[in-house]
Amino acid sequence: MSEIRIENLNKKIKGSVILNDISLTMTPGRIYGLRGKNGCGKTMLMRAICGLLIPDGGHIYIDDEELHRDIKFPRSIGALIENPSFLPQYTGFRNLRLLAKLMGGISDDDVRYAIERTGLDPDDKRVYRKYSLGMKQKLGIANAIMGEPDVIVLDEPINALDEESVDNIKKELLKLRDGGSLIITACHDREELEYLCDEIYEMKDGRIVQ
Ligand SMILES: Nc1ncnc2c1ncn2[C@@H]1O[C@H](COP(=O)(O)OP(=O)(O)OP(=O)(O)O)[C@@H](O)[C@H]1O
Repeated sequence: MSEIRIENLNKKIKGSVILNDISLTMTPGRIYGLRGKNGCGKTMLMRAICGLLIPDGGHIYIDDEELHRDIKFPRSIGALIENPSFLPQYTGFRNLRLLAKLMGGISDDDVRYAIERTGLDPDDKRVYRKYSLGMKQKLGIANAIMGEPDVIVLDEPINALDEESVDNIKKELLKLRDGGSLIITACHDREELEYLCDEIYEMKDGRIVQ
């Protein structure tokens, strides 16, 4: 289980302030929601937590290890940010198994279970390029949750899903939270966030305002 501590995080890109003095602490077994208008910095904050954005100033600690000083990436993290790049000619299962092998420590059964949890069929013979938008999103979620990582980051994970699928994903995320995962998600739908999240941060112009 991991705690995330962010201290005075700042990032500018080409002179524009993208993240502005962000400080917060996130603890295991909780779901955190990020809300705010398009372009307020939700994705950038999530990328920073994943180790994919190098800050200009400030610190991100995962437990007692600092990103970019002690570790490059959090040790146990799964993420769905923007469009995941899966191989179009492989099935969903084959795509995830390949990634699981690269990550290490995730068995074929873990991969199957993660796919099933999203409502997809791990034995589906269709290749990824024939997946619908919702199926692609579910596979992205399966990729993020396989092996039940300590930290799960999901950027707008449900925008392409039907109501039944949304309910199912929410149920699975609550189970993962109860198992000790720290989950961070961004979503435009206030009601969805309020139902799911233990804490919601409102962002504006790269700042946490509430
Ligand atoms: N590659 C980039 N180069 C320069 N600026 C960028 C880049 N990617 C994003 N930005 C800028 O960073 C700011 C924050 O973007 P971010 O993607 O984090 O917003 P967001 O809150 O996730 O928005 P949305 O709700 O539309 O997903 C925006 O002003 C955006 O224009």
